[in-house]
Amino acid sequence: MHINFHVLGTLANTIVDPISLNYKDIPNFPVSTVEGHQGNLVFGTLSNVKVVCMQGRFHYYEGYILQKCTAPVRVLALVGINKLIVTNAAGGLNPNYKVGDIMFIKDHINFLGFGGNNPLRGPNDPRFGARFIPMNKAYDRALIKNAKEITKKMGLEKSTHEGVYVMVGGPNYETIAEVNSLRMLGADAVGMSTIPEVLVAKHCAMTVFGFSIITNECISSYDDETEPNHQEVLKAINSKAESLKEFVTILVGNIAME
Ligand SMILES: O=P(O)(O)O[C@@H]1C[C@H](O)[C@@H](CO)O1
Ligand SMILES: Nc1nc2[nH]cnc2c(=O)[nH]1
Repeated sequence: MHINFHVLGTLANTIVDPISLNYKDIPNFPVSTVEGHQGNLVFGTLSNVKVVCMQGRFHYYEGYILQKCTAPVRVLALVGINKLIVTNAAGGLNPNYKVGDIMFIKDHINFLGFGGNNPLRGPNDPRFGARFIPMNKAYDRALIKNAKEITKKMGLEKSTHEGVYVMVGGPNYETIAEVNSLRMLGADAVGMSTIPEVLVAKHCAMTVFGFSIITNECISSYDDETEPNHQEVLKAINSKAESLKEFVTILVGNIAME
């Protein structure tokens, strides 16, 4: 199993018998440039399950093309990974979402993809998957159900949601008009990542589970004096790190028993 813990880099510290490779030491791997993304590929076990954890991911706004951002997913496919857990930090568009809430991703809106910017663009490599892939079952329903049961047992039910993630290019946060438009489209949380990796994972026929940590409430009023910033994003993630580590550890154990 592969775990994409760019927002939960500390989880890698709970991995048993870790073997950590710095991205810069892996030939042709991109290098992490974002604060909070440590840039290690960590192999080991979690809940007695063999896992690979990406401690840091790559974003389009860093200047990488989407094929480069998602190349690690293909590397993971080649080492035998067939289940992917993706995580991200996201702004809450849904007015019911609070900072620190968890949103299980039930579906997504690929803003970059609408314009044709897609990591699967270009000649198809059939060694990985088919030219045309369905996305209506991108996020595994059974794993969402399983995850809900875990958060219920952990007493996190009230701060847990199931919603739609929308990816925009970044690196700027949204204008008020953009926040209101994204809400009208039916998105619950907005971020700058994840969807390219999910597309490549589905192309490789991986089972995908994803969740967002709501790190800020998107601002939708011109009278609001506050502004979003990356430090509050990092702070919100760190404040949830322990319970999210527990959640993911249990989830990984449950997935292995399926
Ligand atoms: O890598 P993710 O999507 O979790 O990180 C989000 C998007 C930007 O990298 C950053 C903005 O604060 O957080
Ligand atoms: N685009 C976007 N990405 C985020 N990542 C964390 N918070 C936000 C946000 O409000 N907007």
